[in-house]
Amino acid sequence: MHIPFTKMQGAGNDFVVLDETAGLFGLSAAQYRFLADRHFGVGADQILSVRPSPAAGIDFEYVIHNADGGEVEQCGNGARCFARFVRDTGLTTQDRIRVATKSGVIEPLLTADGRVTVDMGAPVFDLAQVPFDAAGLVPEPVGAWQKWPLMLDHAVQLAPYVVAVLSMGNPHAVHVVEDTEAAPVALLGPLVEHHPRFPNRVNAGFMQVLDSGRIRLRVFERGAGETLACGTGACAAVVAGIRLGLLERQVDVYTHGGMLSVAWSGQLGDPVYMTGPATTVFSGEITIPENLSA
Ligand SMILES: N[C@@H](CCC[C@H](N)C(=O)O)C(=O)O
Repeated sequence: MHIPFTKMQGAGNDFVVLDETAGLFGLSAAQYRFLADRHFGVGADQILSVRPSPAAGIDFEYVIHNADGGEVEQCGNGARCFARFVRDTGLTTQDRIRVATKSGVIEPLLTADGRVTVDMGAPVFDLAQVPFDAAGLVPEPVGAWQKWPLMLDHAVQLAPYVVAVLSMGNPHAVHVVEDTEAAPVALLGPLVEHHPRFPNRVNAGFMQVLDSGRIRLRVFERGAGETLACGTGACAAVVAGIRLGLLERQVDVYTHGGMLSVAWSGQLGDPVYMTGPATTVFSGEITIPENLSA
């Protein structure tokens, strides 16, 4: 099977974008993994599929697969690239787009400076919805909120590992560090991602507060490993920082791939707004092997 694709990136978080508005390609998890493979395929952190929406008032459906082939609920950097893609390919002429994802409707807006601002919806703090199993754990109260102690592997746990837990449509565990560059992200990231208290696994954020309006952030993403930036991870870190009393309502998030601006009022139920770049890298066509094993 030959399929056309577009390679995009948002703050270095990279994507293969598939236009399925004229018909679904019907790819398997193994075929998504093949597309994401940096040696045998195109290479990407996530695969984004653009599909038509049958729902009134919704412009498109946005389907996201991680590099490991699993479908996920949300992707912030992808949302900006999605908006840039549908606009640049003429699938829409609108600046503001309503897009259905697995975890609800989000609204990207193409701005005059070439960036994209996305209304990512409201953060979710209900632990069952994250989901996070806190049974038997004693929370550490901080600010108007709390952090949760996680027991990691005794051999590598050098200090207490406490996380703020929330969902931006997808699950996040945010850990505050002194210095993101010294944080053992490759060592601890997989242990947090697969921690049994997160039944659907989790994205592990490592946040350094520079001052109340600026953070550094590294994220070990569920199903993709450490990426150069994670949009939902940036939103989750800023929301966590605000609720923990560390951050103001408008924060610049410095990642290895670039800067994202995140704003949240601090009011429960209010949406989070994320602004950042979205760039097309190249387009092409790839032959997908039909006989990949699951
Ligand atoms: N890179 C993304 C998040 C992609 C999904 C994530 N790995 C998950 O499994 O939830 C972003 O920019 O938000």
